[in-house]
Amino acid sequence: MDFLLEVRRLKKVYKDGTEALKGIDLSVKKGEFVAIIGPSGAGKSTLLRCINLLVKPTEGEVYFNGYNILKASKKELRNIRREIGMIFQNFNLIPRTTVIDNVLNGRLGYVGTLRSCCGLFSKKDKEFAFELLERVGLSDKALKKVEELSGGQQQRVAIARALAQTPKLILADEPVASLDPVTADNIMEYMFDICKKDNIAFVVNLHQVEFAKKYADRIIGIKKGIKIFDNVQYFLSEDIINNIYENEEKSKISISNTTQMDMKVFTSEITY
Ligand SMILES: Nc1ncnc2c1ncn2[C@@H]1O[C@H](COP(=O)(O)OP(=O)(O)OP(=O)(O)O)[C@@H](O)[C@H]1O
Repeated sequence: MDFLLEVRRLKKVYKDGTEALKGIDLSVKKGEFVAIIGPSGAGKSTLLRCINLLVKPTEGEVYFNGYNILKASKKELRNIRREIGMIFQNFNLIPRTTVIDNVLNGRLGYVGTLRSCCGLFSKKDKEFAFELLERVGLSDKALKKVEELSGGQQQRVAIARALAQTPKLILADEPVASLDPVTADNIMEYMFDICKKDNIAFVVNLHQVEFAKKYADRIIGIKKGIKIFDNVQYFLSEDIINNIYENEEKSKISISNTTQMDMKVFTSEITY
């Protein structure tokens, strides 16, 4: 089985000594929708940031589309990065700029430095950006400034910007955490629909277990930098959820007593 993304024994120790990731393995297939759940501080954001090198891993390997990202040349890395879109909790758009210009920013990896500095995009790029806005139901907002849009609309602009990169993988870090439940569900639906129709893999950090269960092909549970669950939602029992989210004191007991054993149990049913 060829995976689009393979993460092996990934470790991250921050400068202050915090061990955010303690040897994570994970694989993602083309067009797969994977949710990552875990309590605050578990290492979810660090994991996504290590995958696209916003954060430099301390140890381990990350393979994307067959390339070892950590050993890629500058040119290879540029090509890899444009095939990995990012979606953030706070949208990371340019608020005082128009919606269409924000979407066009997703094309920056494909235009030359001079043209990108001047914001000179081809007619084809502009048409593509409009098509993407149509797809996320925002073609009528193309010339509005982003700051005039609601949170849900801004996240749809961010989705369109990620799609403008024509990515193979989209990493979404808490994409619905700052939205009301109905809008959040709507954004999840957009992402899932795009994943399946365009065969783009999604790795989505989520606080809401119910969204992970509703949309993800596979759920990964992380706790204290260790993967303790990796399976389809059917196997995510209440006990496992409690284990992932249990309080600090209890988790110390369970980590020291059962980590290796539980990992085997929780991941033994994976079928690709
Ligand atoms: N730049 C940093 N320097 C030092 N420690 C950091 C840094 N960024 C994150 N950490 C620590 O690494 C651990 C994992 O943090 P991370 O943000 O990856 O967790 P998370 O699961 O995404 O949490 P949340 O759901 O609250 O966003 C935490 O203990 C956090 O305090």
